[in-house]
Amino acid sequence: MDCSKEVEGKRVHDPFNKSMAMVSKSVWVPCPVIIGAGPSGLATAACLKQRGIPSLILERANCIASLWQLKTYDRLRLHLPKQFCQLPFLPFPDSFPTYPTKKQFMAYLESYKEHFGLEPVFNRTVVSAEFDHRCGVWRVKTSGLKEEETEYVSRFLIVATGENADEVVPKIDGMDDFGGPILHSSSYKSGRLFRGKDVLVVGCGNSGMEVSLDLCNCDARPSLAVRGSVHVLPHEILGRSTFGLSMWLLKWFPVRLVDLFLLFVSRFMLGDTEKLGLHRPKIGPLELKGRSGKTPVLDVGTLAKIRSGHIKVYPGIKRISYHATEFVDGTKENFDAIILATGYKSNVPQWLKDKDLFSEKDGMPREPFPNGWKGESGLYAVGFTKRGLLGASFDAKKIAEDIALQWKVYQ
Ligand SMILES: Cc1cc2nc3c(=O)[nH]c(=O)nc-3n(C[C@H](O)[C@H](O)[C@H](O)COP(=O)(O)OP(=O)(O)OC[C@H]3O[C@@H](n4cnc5c(N)ncnc54)[C@H](O)[C@@H]3O)c2cc1C
Ligand SMILES: NC(=O)C1=CN([C@@H]2O[C@H](COP(=O)(O)OP(=O)(O)OC[C@H]3O[C@@H](n4cnc5c(N)ncnc54)[C@H](OP(=O)(O)O)[C@@H]3O)[C@@H](O)[C@H]2O)C=CC1
Ligand SMILES: O=C(O)C(=O)Cc1c[nH]c2ccccc12
Repeated sequence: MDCSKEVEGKRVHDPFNKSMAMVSKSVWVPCPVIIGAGPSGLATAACLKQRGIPSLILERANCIASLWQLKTYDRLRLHLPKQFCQLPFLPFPDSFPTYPTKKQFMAYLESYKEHFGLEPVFNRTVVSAEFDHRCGVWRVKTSGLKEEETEYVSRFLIVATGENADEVVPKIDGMDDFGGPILHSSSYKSGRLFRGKDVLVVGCGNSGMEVSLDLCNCDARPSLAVRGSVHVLPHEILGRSTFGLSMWLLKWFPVRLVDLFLLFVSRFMLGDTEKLGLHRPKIGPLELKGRSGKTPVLDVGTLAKIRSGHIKVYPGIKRISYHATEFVDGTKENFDAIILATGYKSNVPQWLKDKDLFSEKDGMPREPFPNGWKGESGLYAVGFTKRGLLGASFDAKKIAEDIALQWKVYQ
């Protein structure tokens, strides 16, 4: 429901202002404003709706779940079994496989939106959000397609812009001189474009590992540049998802013991990854995920390709030139293209004026999970738990519960 239509005020800019031709609107929204129509924003709107509370979703893209629709590669599937990725109140269809494809996940999100009657307002990029202490409301400024500005005014503000809002694009010495294309993994769709080419993939998170595998399957010649350490785990153990098994074990055993088990099984199933140039962090995979948010790689076939020599592994990059890339160990190689699978970051510090709930440094809540969802003065955060879709569902339910307690008083 677009509850902003109920009360709408228009004001024309000062005619002497440089934005003379621009008409800006100020809209009073008598319900929570949610920024972002990804899984987190949709889940929160649905949880509110279940409690009879409408909301207004503002989305910068022209579709829901823009990360999934516009910024992911074709071969993407959920890494975790579907029961860990479904949003509140609507399970995945039984007909879906354990690991739904990107297309299936998008179909699920579209049906989720329809089921709860959610109508995000698209092409609204939030450029600033500030609490007006005098009036006790949030003032959310957006820019639209034609540069027109709209201010939405609400008592509650829910940030659902995601941990992956902006690409991390590192500055590598000499990269402007490179003779071929350099693209981020968010622009990579398929290896078909790179058939017969030597491609350097920078970064060995889940994206870098899967892009390398996809390149290999499309008859390109990929190499991986790995500057740090990484935990690679088998995707499944004895026919059960490694993630699901880990969650089950964590109910009974401490995280360090579960990590020891995972490392033992990984060694048995995948061999010594050190020998392949993939060094393991000193801290175990689940403890590291909990402490820093760094997701272990769930191997879907990349290690076998590295072992067979179809994917080469290099250390970090020292510098790039027109013809060659030099690595920190002094090796030099020629590549036709470079793919930066260097991850993502939150964009919250760019537009949220409040500095209490979110850290300015990384745009993530200052309080770790499970306490990062609530700020002061009606401000909330959903989907910043470093726990994927499962974490987003947790936040969404908490937020709806909290707003419902205030809603009756507020009405
Ligand atoms: C390749 C890839 C695969 C993944 N696979 C899994 C998986 O299998 N399982 C899992 O649990 N997690 C996975 N994740 C993690 C991912 O974070 C979640 O799946 C999910 O997308 C998080 O949802 P979200 O709504 O919090 O963020 P997003 O999906 O990023 O949605 C945020 C929305 O906010 C919008 N937005 C951002 N800034 C603004 C602004 N200023 N104004 C207005 N709108 C804005 C964006 O356009 C976007 O539509 C994956 C991530 C990636 C990159
Ligand atoms: N099917 C699925 O479920 C998939 C899920 N995902 C998820 O999406 C999220 C994002 O993943 P991903 O895109 O892989 O990003 P990640 O942040 O997980 O990985 C980024 C990688 O890039 C490296 N890197 C960063 N900066 C530089 C630099 N300046 N020079 C060299 N290397 C650099 C990092 O190394 P270092 O560690 O040293 O910083 C790391 O290896 C994760 O949560 C991931 O699990 C992604 C793909 C598939
Ligand atoms: O894919 C992601 O980014 C996720 O956050 C999913 C995820 C959450 N916790 C994990 C632990 C091990 C592997 C994947 C995940």
